[in-house]
Amino acid sequence: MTQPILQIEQLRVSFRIEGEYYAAVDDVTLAVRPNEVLAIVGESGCGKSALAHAITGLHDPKRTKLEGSVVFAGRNLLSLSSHELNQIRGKSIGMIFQDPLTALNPLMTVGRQIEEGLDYHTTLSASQKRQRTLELLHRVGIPNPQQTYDRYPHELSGGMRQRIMIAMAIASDPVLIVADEPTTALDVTIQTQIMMLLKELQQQLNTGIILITHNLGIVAEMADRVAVMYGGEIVELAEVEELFADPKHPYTRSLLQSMPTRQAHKEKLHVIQGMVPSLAKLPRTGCRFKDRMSWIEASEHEAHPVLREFKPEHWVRCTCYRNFRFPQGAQGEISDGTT
Ligand SMILES: Nc1ncnc2c1ncn2[C@@H]1O[C@H](COP(=O)(O)OP(=O)(O)OP(=O)(O)O)[C@@H](O)[C@H]1O
Repeated sequence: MTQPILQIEQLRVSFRIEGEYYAAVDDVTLAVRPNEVLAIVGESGCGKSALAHAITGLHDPKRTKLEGSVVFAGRNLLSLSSHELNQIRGKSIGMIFQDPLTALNPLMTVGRQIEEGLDYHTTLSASQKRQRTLELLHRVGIPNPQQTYDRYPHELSGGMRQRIMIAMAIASDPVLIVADEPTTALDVTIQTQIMMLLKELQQQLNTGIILITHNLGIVAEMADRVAVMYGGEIVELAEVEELFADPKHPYTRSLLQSMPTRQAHKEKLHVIQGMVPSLAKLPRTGCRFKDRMSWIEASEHEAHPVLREFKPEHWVRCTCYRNFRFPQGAQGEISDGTT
């Protein structure tokens, strides 16, 4: 098997809350392969961004404890100084965030912002940097690169701003891009355009992408493999077609049931109710999802669930998937999928 470009081993990310540390990412082991789009999905609060921030070194060290390892190009990113991280971030690892308006500097033209990354990571001359910036603007589909170069972020639409973020992310030909909810802030047609652009660039540049999203439609279009997170753990990991065709973990099945395209004729859907508990209230022993499926017997869960490869390339946590059924007529079991 080819060497992964990023290897996460037993990663734990804990936040200090009122003097105690609580893990938001708990013992995650995951590899990103060259040129793949690995989607990380799950509801709000299940630890996706905490995982992304551990890879990109964006946690506040005063309030966050990082354990385990995140190995990229032979180095554990968790043990690098901020100076060493800066040399990797924005160069070999590109980043795209949900809200480009907060990620971009409002006081600097977008052209200059793209060039800033080139100042830091290349030895190009001023005119070469300008030329490269114009090429990047063109490459990400900005209609008028020369004029847009001198615009400020607030003068551009949300979709254009996200294209600028993508230009910044690919400026130094990264090996890996971490995209954290890159289209959530955009309207639906623009979302599709941005995702198509990202996929196109990924194929042209042979870049791996970690795509963090709660949008399963985007996952179906973009991803090669999918890791489903719940309560800080990976509960299922599989190739995208396999996951959609044969989801196993009850949480994955519930997430897939909530996809609008699966709502044929608005039939009633079985979707498990409730939400991810807060970090302090998250069960730390046994199946973390058990409290949201009270109709499943305790004996059907594993005492200490682990992620197992039950068939090649398809991993699932806890034995509760084996006899899993949605409840019949029990309180709160059915949603019409509109929420
Ligand atoms: N800096 C922090 N301090 C304390 N708790 C935090 C911090 N950041 C995140 N959390 C908590 O960690 C858990 C995981 O949060 P995270 O943002 O990683 O979830 P997520 O899956 O990315 O959700 P979303 O899609 O809403 O961003 C949540 O319970 C969240 O409240």
